[in-house]
Amino acid sequence: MRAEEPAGTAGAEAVLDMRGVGVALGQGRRRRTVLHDVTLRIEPGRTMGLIGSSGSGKTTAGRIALGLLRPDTGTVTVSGMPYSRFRREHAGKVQAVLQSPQWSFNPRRRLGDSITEPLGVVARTPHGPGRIDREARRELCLTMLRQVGLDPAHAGRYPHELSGGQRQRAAIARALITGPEFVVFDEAVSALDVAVQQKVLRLIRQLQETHGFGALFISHDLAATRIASDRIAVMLAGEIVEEGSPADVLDNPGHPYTRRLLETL
Ligand SMILES: Nc1ncnc2c1ncn2[C@@H]1O[C@H](COP(=O)(O)OP(=O)(O)OP(=O)(O)O)[C@@H](O)[C@H]1O
Repeated sequence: MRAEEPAGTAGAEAVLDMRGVGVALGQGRRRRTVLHDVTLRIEPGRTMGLIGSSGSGKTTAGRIALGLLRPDTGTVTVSGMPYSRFRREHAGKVQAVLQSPQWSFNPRRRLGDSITEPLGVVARTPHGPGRIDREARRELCLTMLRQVGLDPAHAGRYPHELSGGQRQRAAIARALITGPEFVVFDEAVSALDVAVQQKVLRLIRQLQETHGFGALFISHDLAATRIASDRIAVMLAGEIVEEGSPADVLDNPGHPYTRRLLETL
């Protein structure tokens, strides 16, 4: 693994620090190790791309990074805190954008209600803003719609009335409305055609500059990962076999698996 720090961020507190993480999944005789000794460190405002063939463990790593799955071994901290404490004190500060927002949006709710839904959770945490009244929620929703390039009128629409790209923008608005420190994008642009993908990727980069969140960008799409990422980690059978800058990993791969992956993906 290439371990050099990205320029200018050495020593910054990581938004996500996974160290030596291992996990086995499945029951009884079908139980098997899915992740082995995975170490990932993501700085504020930076994106770590995670690539690997199907079944290599990327989504499982993402679920651990989101605190949805507890590892059997190793440690995970978010902004220096273990997950249990972070979630209690800072709900909404870790968010996810997944592949198919038509499944994650309630088809019978207007987008404005879905986008502002995470604010309810944040309001109830110790460091949260308290109850956010209807007018303030509406204002925040409009701000987010504007930031992701949607029209205020979209707040009143239903998910099926939007294109795939617009729905993905709405999913990003919902993820960012709580001001997350860390966002997992799991195949977030994979369902979009290439031209829309490029626009959404540029949008994510712009928003990262404004909001400063760190990100884990899980994808099997190398072109998208190159645009999205400051660093790229390569996963093979639950292990990170290589990590480096996009140019290092994609143009000058050090591991034979990465070279094979570049030929096949
Ligand atoms: N709940 C589970 N129980 C048993 N095995 C599981 C479970 N979840 C995932 N796995 C197995 O763990 C391995 C890694 O799965 P994971 O979804 O993390 O891979 P991936 O790299 O994200 O794949 P893809 O690119 O196809 O989404 C796979 O072999 C999968 O079958």
